[in-house]
Amino acid sequence: MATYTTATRTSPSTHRSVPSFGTFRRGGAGATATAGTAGAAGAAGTAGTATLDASVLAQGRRDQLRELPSKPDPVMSAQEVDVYYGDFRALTKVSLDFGKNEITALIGPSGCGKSTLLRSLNRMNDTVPGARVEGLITYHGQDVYGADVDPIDVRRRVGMVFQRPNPFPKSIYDNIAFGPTSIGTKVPGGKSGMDDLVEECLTKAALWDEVKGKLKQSAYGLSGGQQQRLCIARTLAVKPDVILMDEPCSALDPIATSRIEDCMLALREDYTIIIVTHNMQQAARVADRTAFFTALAEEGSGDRTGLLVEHDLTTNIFRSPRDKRTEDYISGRFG
Ligand SMILES: Nc1ncnc2c1ncn2[C@@H]1O[C@H](COP(=O)(O)OP(=O)(O)OP(=O)(O)O)[C@@H](O)[C@H]1O
Repeated sequence: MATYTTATRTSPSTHRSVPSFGTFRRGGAGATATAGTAGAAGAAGTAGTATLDASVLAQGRRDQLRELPSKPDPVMSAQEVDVYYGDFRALTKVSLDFGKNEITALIGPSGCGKSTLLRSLNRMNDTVPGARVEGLITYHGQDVYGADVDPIDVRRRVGMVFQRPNPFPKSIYDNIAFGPTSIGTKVPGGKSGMDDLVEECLTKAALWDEVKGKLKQSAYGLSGGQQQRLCIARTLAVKPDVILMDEPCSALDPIATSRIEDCMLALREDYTIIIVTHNMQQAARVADRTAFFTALAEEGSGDRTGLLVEHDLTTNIFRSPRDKRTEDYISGRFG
């Protein structure tokens, strides 16, 4: 049987002292819009990018008028983060801010460490033998790997939706109720309070209308797309303010994918979302900012270590990337 060890973290010298995890409050639903860099509609194509695959943005953004600050107002940050699996360094020197009420897409070729970074953000990698995070990852300024921080608390505040829908073998209702119950959260108002919470979460996940008449039926009776929206609703039930999504649509057809994307855009009003996707059209459609990663072979070992190449507004990444490697990837020349 495998032995599971807890991932450890070494802080850089800039490590600062932060208040207890328990003191943090959820961010409000306030808009991030400020004067600054224009959103998708404002970004014109620039010279030198004519080789980019125009179809990437051809389907259009779903939020043409959204304006964003030129720099993200970070809810989570990675600072000089390296992630190891044993001796293997999977990711190196990642510094990245994840803006409040924004969707950030992590894109790049297979094996460049996108999922590794995602799992490090809410300490899911703690359960992987030999996994180790160096550098600093913060949530509202607090070190996620701080000695006094409970990983369960981190995962409650930074929820995760996986590639394949994974509802519990329970009723639709109990899938939602399970989270708060299992972590001992007392939902105010008893049974009717829980009923309200179930409705609220299913509504936010755009599933309520489809399931309100069959809440006691098994979640397994739902379609794949509905199951994935149920998993999103389940994540919301423990009141996170960041939602990590690891290729949440890769097992879904285009219509179910579209429903999830609509759901993400609606959730963005209240949550910060970080999505790993192989689908560049998806990043172009929904992400406010996009981070492009690649992997380089290390001299000697030949191990391929992931690194962040470029992070910018999504329209800039797709229409006028600063780095040739981004341009090559976006235009399909490698990866
Ligand atoms: N549990 C693990 N143990 C050891 N190595 C791992 C583990 N998980 C991932 N890796 C390695 O870390 C590197 C980054 O993997 P990761 O899955 O994060 O990349 P990715 O960019 O998400 O890839 P993909 O797009 O194919 O999902 C790869 O070399 C992978 O083999």
